[in-house]
Amino acid sequence: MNAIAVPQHPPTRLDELKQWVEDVARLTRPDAIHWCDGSDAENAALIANMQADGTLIKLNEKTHPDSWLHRSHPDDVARVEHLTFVCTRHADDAGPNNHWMAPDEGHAQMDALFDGCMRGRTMYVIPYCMGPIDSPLSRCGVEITDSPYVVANMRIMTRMGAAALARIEREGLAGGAFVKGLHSIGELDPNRRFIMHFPEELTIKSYGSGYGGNALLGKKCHALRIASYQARSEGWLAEHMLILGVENPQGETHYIAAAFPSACGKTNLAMLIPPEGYRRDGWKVTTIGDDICWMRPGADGRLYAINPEAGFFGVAPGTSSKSNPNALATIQNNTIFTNVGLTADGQPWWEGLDGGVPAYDWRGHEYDSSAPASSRGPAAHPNARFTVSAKQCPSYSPMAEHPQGVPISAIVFGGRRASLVPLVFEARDWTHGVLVGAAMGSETTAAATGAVGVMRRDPMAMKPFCGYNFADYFAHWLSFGDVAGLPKIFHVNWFRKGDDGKFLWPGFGDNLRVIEWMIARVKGDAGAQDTPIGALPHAHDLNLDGVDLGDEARAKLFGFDEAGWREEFAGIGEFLDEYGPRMPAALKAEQARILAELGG
Ligand SMILES: Nc1nc2c(ncn2[C@@H]2O[C@H](COP(=O)(O)OP(=O)(O)OP(=O)(O)O)[C@@H](O)[C@H]2O)c(=O)[nH]1
Ligand SMILES: O=C([O-])CC(=O)C(=O)O
Ligand SMILES: [Mn+2]
Repeated sequence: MNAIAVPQHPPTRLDELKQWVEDVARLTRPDAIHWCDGSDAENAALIANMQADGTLIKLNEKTHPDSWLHRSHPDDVARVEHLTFVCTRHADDAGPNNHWMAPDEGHAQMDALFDGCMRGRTMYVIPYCMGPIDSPLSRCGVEITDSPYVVANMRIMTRMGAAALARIEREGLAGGAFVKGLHSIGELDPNRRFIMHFPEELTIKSYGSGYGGNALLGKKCHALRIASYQARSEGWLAEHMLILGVENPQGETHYIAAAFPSACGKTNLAMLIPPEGYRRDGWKVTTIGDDICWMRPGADGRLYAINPEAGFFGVAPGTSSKSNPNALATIQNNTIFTNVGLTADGQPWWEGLDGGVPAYDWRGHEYDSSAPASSRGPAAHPNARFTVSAKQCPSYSPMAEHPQGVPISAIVFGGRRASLVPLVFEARDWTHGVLVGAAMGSETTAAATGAVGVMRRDPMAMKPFCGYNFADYFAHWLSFGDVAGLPKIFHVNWFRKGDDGKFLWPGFGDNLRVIEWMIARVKGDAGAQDTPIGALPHAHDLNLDGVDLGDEARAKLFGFDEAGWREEFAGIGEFLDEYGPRMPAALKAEQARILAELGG
């Protein structure tokens, strides 16, 4: 048996951290323990090791300097919602929206998996800070992992290393807490894989997966599941939202936060490039964040938001110079690609990329692009991702580093809905807006394992990420309702389809036309028609200069289908009822009021 590799002088003064690292080492039995300082030298050494053992493949240095391809285990390519648990003392506190296990049982099951699992491996201790290192809105954690790939990704996605450790120690010595995340790739066996959260203990245990959302514990596990739980008791919001800044020709900037489910357009909207005419007129869009938003009311009653992340873990397929030129520019160097295809000259490739021919698919098998499309499948996995520092993004806003965050003017909810849901509508008030978020539906995507394209309720895009009972979560949202200065709430759908199955709205840069309307509504100077579901613009309320929409598109994007909505609202009522008496009465009353207006 290996000696327990606890260094004589662990580099921390914080007893709680020292003790936890020792306990984990005693359980997992690594050959060595490495405390990450986040330095360039440390990163270079880790990368060199991973290149040597094949974990990373060097990409073409001329076209993609300092960039790498990682091929995951083929069974480990997405989040695993069926294996993800929230372990609260009372099952009701996790709610019907989560898989639940009693904490004792969860720990026992996980500790059995972790027992001795790091033998022959190095254990890395990663102190990290979610959010700007000097922001009062930021929160810290420590991830312990046996995966150097996780270390390299956490270094991009969070503020990781010495500065984070200093903050953790300062806060810890003053009685503050940090989130403890324990991760091992284990054997990458899908039958021995669990992602467990213990929100009451600020603890995460993740075993058996190396995939981003399961293994980079700062992201979904901490910044959403644990943080949403913390935010509830501390009076703030932790949300699955992008944040963008929109500067109009008058030089005013409005910040907008938008919640879309996984692979439904957050990264794309966050990096939007205005259409030609808008650029000429002086519109500018800047990026604060593309996936997670932490918001808290300021002294003036407005919500102030930070992006807790430092990088983007974005969907590669579909990213092109046409759809998202900012993302493409961001990932030209210093990027880790996971599960993309590869060209003969060592460039990353995915479906939708302009140009290039894949010679290998994401598994590393030779790829014959001339074979019939039906027989060859995609070269990149549909959930192939890039990991890259936000600082490389041409549209990244300096305000993203601001410790006080940015004031939010509008909150946008949106899903992938082929039918019924119009391009945009505005909620009547905060309570109605919370219902709009709670009632969100979307067709499933490749970001999680399971069937794709199935419509499911995904309230506020948080179905996979809310660390507590949705009924309590909606009540928490409603509790903000008497704060003056709150943002207006909207709903959008970029994914409405015509009878031919094609998207009716051009999307991407043209989404700015919808945002322009929202900002005008915030300022009180844009038209709309009132309907039971909210205020809907007429086509002429939006600037559609240069957009060619046919009659079908106009009718469906700006139309209101009363019978369809009556059915939808009946379904929303059933959904709310699944939560029993815990569901806030105000939300049910709002649903009943609208259903009645719809004639139901
Ligand atoms: N039709 C259409 N497709 C879009 C639009 N915006 C994004 N998409 C597509 O939606 C897919 C996912 O977009 P992303 O921006 O990566 O989604 P995301 O919400 O950031 O995803 P996560 O990282 O999983 O949270 C890509 O294939 C995009 O090309 C749009 O406005 N219209
Ligand atoms: O969590 C992940 O792996 C990627 C992501 O952003 C999502 O699925 O929403
Ligand atoms: Mn996401």
